[in-house]
Amino acid sequence: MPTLHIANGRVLHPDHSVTESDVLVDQSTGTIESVADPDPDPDTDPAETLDAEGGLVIPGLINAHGHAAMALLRGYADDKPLDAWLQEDIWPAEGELTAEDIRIGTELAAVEMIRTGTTGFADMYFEEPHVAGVVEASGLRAMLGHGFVSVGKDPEDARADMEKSVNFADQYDNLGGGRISTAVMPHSLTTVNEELLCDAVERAREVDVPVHIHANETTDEVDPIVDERGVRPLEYAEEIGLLEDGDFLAHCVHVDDEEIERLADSEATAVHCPASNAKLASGIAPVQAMLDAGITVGLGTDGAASNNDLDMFDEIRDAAMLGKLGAEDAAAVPASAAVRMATEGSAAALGFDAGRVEAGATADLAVVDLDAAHLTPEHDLVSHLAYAASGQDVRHTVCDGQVLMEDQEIQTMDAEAVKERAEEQAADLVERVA
Ligand SMILES: CSC[C@H]1O[C@@H](n2cnc3c(O)ncnc32)[C@H](O)[C@@H]1O
Ligand SMILES: [Zn+2]
Repeated sequence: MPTLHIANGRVLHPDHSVTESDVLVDQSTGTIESVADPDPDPDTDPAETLDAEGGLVIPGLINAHGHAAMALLRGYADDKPLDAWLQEDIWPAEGELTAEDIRIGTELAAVEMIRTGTTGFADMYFEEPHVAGVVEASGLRAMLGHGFVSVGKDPEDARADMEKSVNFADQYDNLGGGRISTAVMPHSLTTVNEELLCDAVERAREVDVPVHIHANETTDEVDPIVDERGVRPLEYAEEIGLLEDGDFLAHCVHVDDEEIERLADSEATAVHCPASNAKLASGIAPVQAMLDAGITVGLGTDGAASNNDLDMFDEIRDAAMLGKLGAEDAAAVPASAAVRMATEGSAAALGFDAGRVEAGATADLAVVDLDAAHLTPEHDLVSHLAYAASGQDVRHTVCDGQVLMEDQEIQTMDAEAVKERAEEQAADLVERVA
């Protein structure tokens, strides 16, 4: 049975204590076998050893909301609010997207994620079988879904798109050696009509997958629901069968106290996307209030066109910073809470048995190199993870026991070729849109 030995480093434990420990990974099951004192006399084959000397072994970071292929649209349209950005720039460009664009954009995202210590992600987009192919080849873990809207569409086409989302979720769940899971993914509570939303939720229950949706991202999404229905969006969400166990809501920026209580009383989770919310000036989510209410909160980048990177270390920092600003309290969203969102919180939102370095957990790990001026001195390593480290400090990335990056060299993909191809494909896309 192959064993991977992550040796000579320190380990961030689930209680956020740090000790000098070795991590043994059972590669046949993809799980952590043990986290133990370093063996002074290891008889391990060095070929199966990852050197973590001077490094900190942390749970692989989990990006719980995004649109991976939008990496191809990074920098394509900036400095606009959500509605104008989508309608004037993004949706016209997406109208020209081919399956090949999406495959290459997702490959580009995968390279960036592996390079920056992300081992798992959620994806709501189009051509998801191609996204699944990239997940399989890259070695990452993912929760995938075909996103659909009904606005501006012929009702029959919109229904067919919803059925496509259900069929993809049904057929691809638990593929990729268990690294792929799926959800039905209606775009939002305002871009999918009530009849289709109800049917999508019912069909998701039938095929036994959760539902992922954008919710309460901007006031433009909240006000029409309040005006037309006389209820807040999350009450509407519950009425149509949402907020069940496994369902996860992206954003939750404009949630009032009653909605926070409703979410806390449900089994659903929230995914905070602080950078995207700031860039699109959508608002600041009341994250500390959601955590205080007992809501499980994960962390996501959203697409690279509204972020503009997929580095989860940035997201952790933004969550802590914006959490303080939003609450007008420097003690809000402390470093530890922000790190937990990107690990345990996101893992719980996506149903991954990951997000912690502990025997029995899935071996989804990253090793952060601490030997850097910006990570010196070492008063508090959790503080460093939240406020000072970046994805560029990641030395090794491991998912499901497989080494995806060793000494900053991606093992499962040709990073240079992916970048070159993405540059060409993006230029081609822009020509097609013009
Ligand atoms: C129907 S697939 C997903 C759909 O969502 C769009 N999108 C990207 N970022 C956001 C965001 O922050 N809020 C809402 N929708 C977003 C993406 O471009 C696709 O069209
Ligand atoms: Zn999104």
